Amino acid sequence: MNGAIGERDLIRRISVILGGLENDDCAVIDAGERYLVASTDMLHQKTDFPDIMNPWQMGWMAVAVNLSDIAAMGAEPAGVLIAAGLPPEADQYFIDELFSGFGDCAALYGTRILGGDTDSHLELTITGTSLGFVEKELILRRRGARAGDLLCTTGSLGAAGGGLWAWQNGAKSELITSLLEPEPRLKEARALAKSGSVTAMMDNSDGLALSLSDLSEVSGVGFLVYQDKLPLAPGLVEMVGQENAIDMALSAGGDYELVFTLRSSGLEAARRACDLTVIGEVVEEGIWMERAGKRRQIERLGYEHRIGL
Ligand SMILES: Nc1ncnc2c1ncn2[C@@H]1O[C@H](COP(=O)(O)OP(=O)(O)O)[C@@H](O)[C@H]1O
Ligand SMILES: Cc1ncc(C[n+]2csc(CCOP(=O)(O)OP(=O)(O)O)c2C)c(N)n1
Ligand SMILES: [Mg+2]
Ligand SMILES: [Mg+2]
Ligand SMILES: [Mg+2]
Repeated sequence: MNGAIGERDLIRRISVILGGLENDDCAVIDAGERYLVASTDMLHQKTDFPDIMNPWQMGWMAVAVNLSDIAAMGAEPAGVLIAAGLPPEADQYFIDELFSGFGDCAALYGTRILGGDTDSHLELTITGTSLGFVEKELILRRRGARAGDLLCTTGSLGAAGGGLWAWQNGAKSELITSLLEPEPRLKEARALAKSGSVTAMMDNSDGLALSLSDLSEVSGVGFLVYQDKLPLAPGLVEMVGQENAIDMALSAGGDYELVFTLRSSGLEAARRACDLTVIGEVVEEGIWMERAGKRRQIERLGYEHRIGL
C-alpha cells in the first residue's frame, strides 16, 4: 500500500484478517448474569500530550479516555490496567505525578488501577485497558438507532478543539482545561441506561461527524442535525468565529461526550436522567445538517490517526 492509511480503513482490514470484529466502544463478553465490557486506548507524547500538559494531567487523561468507552456501553467501571512505556528523561517527580493522575482519575469515578506493565520506551506511551460490568438488559450499543428517534448529546461540543486551537495559537482560554482533563460521562450514561429510552450510544472521541458516520454504519440509518441546536462550547464562537466553531464541534474530536439516540417517547425520562441537548433526529439515510430550512451533507471528517504501511 502507498503512503499512510486512516485508522478506520485499517481497522476494516484488521477485521477481515481477524474474522469480524464488532464495531463498538467496548468488546462485550458474556459473564453469566451480566456482560463484561473491555476497551483499550493508547496515548503518545507526540499525538496526545500538548507541551503545556503536566504529568498528572497525562495520567488523568489516559484513564479518562479509557473510562469513556466503559461509559458509552452504559456500564459500571470495574478497574483499569495501565501499560506505561516511560522515556529516559522521566524522573521521579514525573513518574509520581503521572501515577497520581492515573489513581486520582480512577478514584474520582469510583474505580481503581488494578495492575499493568512498566517498561522503557523512546516516546512516552501509555496504554490503558478498562473493564466494566453492565446488566444484560441495560447495555447500550452503537447499533439500535431507528428512523424517528431523537439524536442527543451530553455537555458541549468543540471544547477540546477550541482548547487545541488556543494552545496552538498561544491564546488564553478555559477550553484548554477541557482538552487536557476530559471527563468521562459515566454517571450520565448509567442514568440514561437505567432510563430505558436510549436506542444507541457511543462516545464522540473523534468528533460528532465521525460518530454519526460510525453509528449510521452499524445502525443502518441516517441523521439530520439541526445546526442551531448544537451546544457549542462556551466562548468558542467568540474565539474562532461561528463557522470554525461548527467545524470544531463536528470534526476536531477530543470532547468525550456521549452521542446517543432516544425513542421520542423517552425524552422526559432521559431528561430526568441527565442534562442533554436534542441536536437532531434519526432519518432513513444520509448524514445532514439543516439551518434555516437548508440542508447540506455533513462531511465524514474527524480525528483519525494515520498509519504508514
Ligand atoms: N488493533 C485492533 N485490533 C482489534 N480491534 C481493533 C483494533 N483497533 C481498533 N479495534 C476495534 O475497532 C473499533 C473502533 O476502535 P476505536 O475507534 O479506537 O474505538 P473508540 O474510539 O471507541 O476507542 C473498536 O471496536 C475497537 O475495539
Ligand atoms: C499534541 C496533541 N495533538 C492533538 C491532540 C488532539 N487529540 C489527540 S487524540 C484525540 C481524540 C481521539 O483519540 P484516539 O486515540 O482516536 O482515541 P479513541 O477515539 O480511540 O478513544 C484528539 C482530539 C492532543 N490531545 N494532543
Ligand atoms: Mg469510544
Ligand atoms: Mg480507541
Ligand atoms: Mg479515535
